[in-house]
Amino acid sequence: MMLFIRSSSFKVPQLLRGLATHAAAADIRLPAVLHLKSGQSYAGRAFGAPRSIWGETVFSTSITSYTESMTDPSYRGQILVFTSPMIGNYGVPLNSAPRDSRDVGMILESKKIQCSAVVVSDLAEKYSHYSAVESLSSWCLRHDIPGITGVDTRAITTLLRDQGTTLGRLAIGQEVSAPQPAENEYWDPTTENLVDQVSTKIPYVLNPTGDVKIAVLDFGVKANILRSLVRRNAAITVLPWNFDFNTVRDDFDGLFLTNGPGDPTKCLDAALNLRRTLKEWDRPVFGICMGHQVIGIAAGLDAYRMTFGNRGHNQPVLALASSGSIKAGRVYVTSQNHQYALTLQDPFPAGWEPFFINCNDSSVEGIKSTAESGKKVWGVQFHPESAGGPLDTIDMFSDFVAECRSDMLRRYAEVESDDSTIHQGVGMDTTSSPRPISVQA
Ligand SMILES: NC(=O)CC[C@H](N)C(=O)O
Repeated sequence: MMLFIRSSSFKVPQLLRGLATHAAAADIRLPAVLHLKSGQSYAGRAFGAPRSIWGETVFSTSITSYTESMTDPSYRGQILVFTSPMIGNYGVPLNSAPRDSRDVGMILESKKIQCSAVVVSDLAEKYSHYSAVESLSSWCLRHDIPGITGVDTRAITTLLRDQGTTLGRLAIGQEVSAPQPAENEYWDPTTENLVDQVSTKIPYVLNPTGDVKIAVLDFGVKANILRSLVRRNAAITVLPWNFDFNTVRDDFDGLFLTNGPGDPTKCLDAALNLRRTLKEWDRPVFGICMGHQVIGIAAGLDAYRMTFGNRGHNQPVLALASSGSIKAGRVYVTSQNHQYALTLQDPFPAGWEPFFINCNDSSVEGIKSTAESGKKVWGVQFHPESAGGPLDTIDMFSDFVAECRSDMLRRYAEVESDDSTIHQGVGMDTTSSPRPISVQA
């Protein structure tokens, strides 16, 4: 149940007694202006950190999960405009959980706010939720992230939709009286390798006792992707985005490529390594969002920059092929956050086929290896694990882990039958499993 508690005269119903209802810190005081490189300026009031920032201005149509969106590393460098009129009404939970061998030790998508700033029409100054410990404004202040409220987010969204994602400057306090920055002053985050800024620097392992070993190439992983793999009892080794998986690939039963920020062509090294993997290695591979784009580039497809991208929790995608839990001809509602997409070309590279297509804009939403290719590779532009958003396609994780498991069991059955032929008659024990040893961090 969503609670909208706006006025101080609101009486907390009997039923809700005991739930946290707090007034946010009265830090909505400084003037703020959002400048866009296309020439427009929107005046409002500041909240969060009292500092000015640059970024790429994008909009999300999600009506919930502002905390998960803001901690998604794929939003790195972006000024995030929420189209939902009121943001902050359920506050912010404590973003920490016991870190153990099965969990990354947080409840949101990463440890910190990843976007550069947030733009809202109406910041909820009061919040109410059983798990809330602070307001959106105080969370932003603690993470040194500024926000602006009291601006017409419908007008900004219409503009971004018509002219495309544009660069921005959020000016706070005294800087609001400064003129619009010159065009060449705007900082473009996509000129940087943002993936390198958010990817893990050192490998680490989760759920080491899991029965199937999956390597995760980390382009800026959302924590719920790791949870979705661990919940299916995969032992996962998270590797830096530019780690050459070919050097360790025989230790793993499958490879997963994660989401991540910025331009996928900044990850060409990873795509080249993956091209070799796909040529020489037959085990299952699955990629989400940036991971899907890297798989596509490795397969020989081009990636392009969309006008305004897709960010929201209600993007419909049509399945063009059946695979595992996915049935051709069905429409699935998905959560998305991307600016780039793979080119829909005809014909597709040999051994590949389109898997999903977006019902709104016909962009490529998924690719897969063909049945004839003998490979088991899938990439999806959307987030099956969506946090938040619909879970229509969550079973794709079960499909992938099940494929890794059955592929592994088939290999061991083959090895054991080879062993029993070789050792027949010499009295050796052929029942022990030749399970490979995984790379440990
Ligand atoms: N969520 C993602 O992985 C986004 C991928 C890529 N950065 C894009 O914007 O298209």
